[in-house]
Amino acid sequence: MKTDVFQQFLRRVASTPNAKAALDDSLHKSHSTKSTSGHLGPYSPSSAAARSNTTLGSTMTTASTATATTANYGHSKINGLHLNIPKSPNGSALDLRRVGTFRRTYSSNSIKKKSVEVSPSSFVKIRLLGKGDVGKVYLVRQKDTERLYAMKVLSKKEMIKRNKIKRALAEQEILATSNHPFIVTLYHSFQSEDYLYLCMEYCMGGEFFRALQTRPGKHLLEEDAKFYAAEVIAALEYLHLMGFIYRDLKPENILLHQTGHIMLTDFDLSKQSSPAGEPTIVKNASPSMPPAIDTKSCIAGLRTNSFVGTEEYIAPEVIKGCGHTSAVDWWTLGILIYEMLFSVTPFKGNNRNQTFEKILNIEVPFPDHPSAQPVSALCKSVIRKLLIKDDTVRLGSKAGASDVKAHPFFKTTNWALLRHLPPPIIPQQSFGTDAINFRQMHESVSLDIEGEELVLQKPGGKNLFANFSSVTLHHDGDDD
Ligand SMILES: Nc1ncnc2c1ncn2[C@@H]1O[C@H](COP(=O)(O)OP(=O)(O)OP(=O)(O)O)[C@@H](O)[C@H]1O
Repeated sequence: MKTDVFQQFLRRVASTPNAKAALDDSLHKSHSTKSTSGHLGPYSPSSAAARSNTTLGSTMTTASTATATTANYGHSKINGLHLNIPKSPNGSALDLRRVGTFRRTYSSNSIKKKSVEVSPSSFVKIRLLGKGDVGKVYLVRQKDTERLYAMKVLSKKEMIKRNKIKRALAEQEILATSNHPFIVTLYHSFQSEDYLYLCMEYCMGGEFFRALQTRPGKHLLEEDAKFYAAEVIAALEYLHLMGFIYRDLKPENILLHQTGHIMLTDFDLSKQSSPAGEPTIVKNASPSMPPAIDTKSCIAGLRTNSFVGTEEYIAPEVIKGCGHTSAVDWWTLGILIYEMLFSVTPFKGNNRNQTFEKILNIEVPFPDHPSAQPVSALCKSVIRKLLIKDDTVRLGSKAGASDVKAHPFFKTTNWALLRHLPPPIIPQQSFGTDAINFRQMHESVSLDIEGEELVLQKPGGKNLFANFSSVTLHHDGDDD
């Protein structure tokens, strides 16, 4: 968390008498994660169920606020769907505070940004790890270092066709700016004539979603779900502090590092508040608790209106199209905890329309059949509070992550030492090529990475990808 934003924050709170205790937890976390275990660096050889995974995007038009608030509880057409929605008390408050674009400077000690030191021909493809709609992710080996990486290769043609350039730029920006143990590390980004490349840390444990499928009953025990929820909260807290809303939390976007700790990936739906707001301090209700960081204030200026997310994880305010904030991430956390415990999401319907109606109208149903795993009242309470439909009263809506962390469900969570606790699922060690928890990908791997040549800025002409930074990032703890 040694970013310019965070450093400004440190300077400011240093002069605030009560604030130091609030920072200790975060600093401890930040330092401890870098010291003994080191950065979760690139995997080096030395050291299959599927569900519909459609991410909704800009192909659907956003609803007009007027349509969404015509009745207290009535039939409305939103995003092309006919839905019964309750009237939002402040549905008319379409707040699109937008500020000029801003590119972050890299004043941090922990990430050193250099001009790119590799090209497509520096890597050899080993196998296909995953596919998205504009790109593919390959396990690759860097020729000179023998290190393994996950290389996301995005087709410029597809991005132009599907209007996804901005998303790829945002993803690069977020990955290049982030330095957190639970967020996938970016090592290089570059482009060729036809492709953009993101060379990331290889998460050998594969998709968390796949790992869940291998558990008895395809679900986790409450304590184990709490562990993963805590790691996700730590990652979201960091992203919010940096001014990003993640917007696409789901088990498919959580990868497992070889140690079993989680790593969030896939930031193409994330939204940046530019510039990130100033973090502030919130006093805890209980005098025995230290003051905490208000991460909500870092993105308080960001309310966005795009219709994005994944069907079963989408928040009510996104469906209603009346603008959404970082509170969407706390909604998706509620769905994730539920899915980890019960192996289904709470509002799943027979089709998209029915799912959306349930998201908008029904209270979270807890399974009561004899085979359902029993969960504690505190666990139900945190899920219910995260799944409050009104995003202005939802858990996390006041002071962000600090609210969620303070819920009694997490009373036993040692936030400072999360990274040092043994994860419930430890991926079997492999030598990379026989990786587990990945979908079966049937594709012969061509060596076209080697055939592509690096493209830097082309003089003249309109380069739609000119803002895609070609960089090599050096992280503290890397041994080269
Ligand atoms: N760092 C990584 N280590 C290991 N596997 C990865 C890594 N990044 C991505 N993958 C694999 O590739 C898949 C697709 O990655 P990702 O979701 O980032 O691609 P995408 O093109 O953005 O997909 P989408 O269309 O869902 O946004 C992941 O589900 C995962 O299986």
